[in-house]
Amino acid sequence: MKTMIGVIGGSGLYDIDGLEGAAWQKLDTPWGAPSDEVLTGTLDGVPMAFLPRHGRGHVHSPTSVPYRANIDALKQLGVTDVVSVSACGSFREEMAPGDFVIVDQFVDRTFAREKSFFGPGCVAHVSVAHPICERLAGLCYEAARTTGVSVHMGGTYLAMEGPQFSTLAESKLYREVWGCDVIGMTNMPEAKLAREAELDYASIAMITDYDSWHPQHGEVDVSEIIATLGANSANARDLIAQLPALLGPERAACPQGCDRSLEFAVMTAPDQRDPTLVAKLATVAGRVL
Ligand SMILES: CSC[C@H]1O[C@H](OP(=O)(O)O)[C@H](O)[C@@H]1O
Ligand SMILES: Nc1ncnc2[nH]cnc12
Repeated sequence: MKTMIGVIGGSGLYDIDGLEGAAWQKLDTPWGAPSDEVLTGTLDGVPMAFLPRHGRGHVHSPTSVPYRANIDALKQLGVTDVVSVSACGSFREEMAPGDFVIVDQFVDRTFAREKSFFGPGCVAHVSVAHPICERLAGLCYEAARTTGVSVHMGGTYLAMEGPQFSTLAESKLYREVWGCDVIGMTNMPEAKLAREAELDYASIAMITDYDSWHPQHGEVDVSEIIATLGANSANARDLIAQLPALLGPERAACPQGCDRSLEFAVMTAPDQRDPTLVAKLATVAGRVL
């Protein structure tokens, strides 16, 4: 299978440079419009698509990001591997602002978002026990190491609804009781939807702050976050530039099965399926419907 890398850029990362034949493409999906146009082109001979999660100019809140449309749009373009880049708070002293963490697990505390492509008339259940593609995460780690940024392999990302930051009690709960490592507002349901769409998905958390638990840092505020976002985004651009050479132009099947997650997932009998929903699912699940 031909590789196509999809990058979803978070806060502070609204475009990337260096793409050959770069063009912003307007796409539509059965789930509405994506966050913005998608920047497509080629880097080191590998096709790439970049989508700013909040839109250029940071228009979407974490709750209003059209997660389903974003994943559908990337799949429409032929993306095989999705790399998410996100600004995150840290629950660990050693995961300091400016560091990158290659996420490997999630706790999903979001509650005001559409979380599945499926529903009444076409029900499906995929596994998200291991929500991150290990192969892709390993390559992101290698890419980060090449850039010289301080990078940590593995970490549990707490996805909160926002848009307000956590209370001190929540911050301590997530850190001390639940054992989470980083906190953000956007990787869920994005990771779940990528799995439903049979896309490899990895997430790079760029640490911007210590949330509110740290006795020496007090409460988090956006000015502190913006102060670290500039350097983080420059490192993220360097990391992204390494990915095509590391992934290569051809992909073997995912050893973990991320690209076949729907194989046994659809429960609704073919004669009971809602044709309207089945039509909407053509891009993400057409392979099995
Ligand atoms: C600017 S701080 C809060 C904001 O930043 C993160 O967004 P993203 O994950 O897209 O980088 C966080 O989740 C909040 O949406
Ligand atoms: N402390 C924090 N909580 C939630 N999202 C964030 N994004 C950046 N820092 C954050």
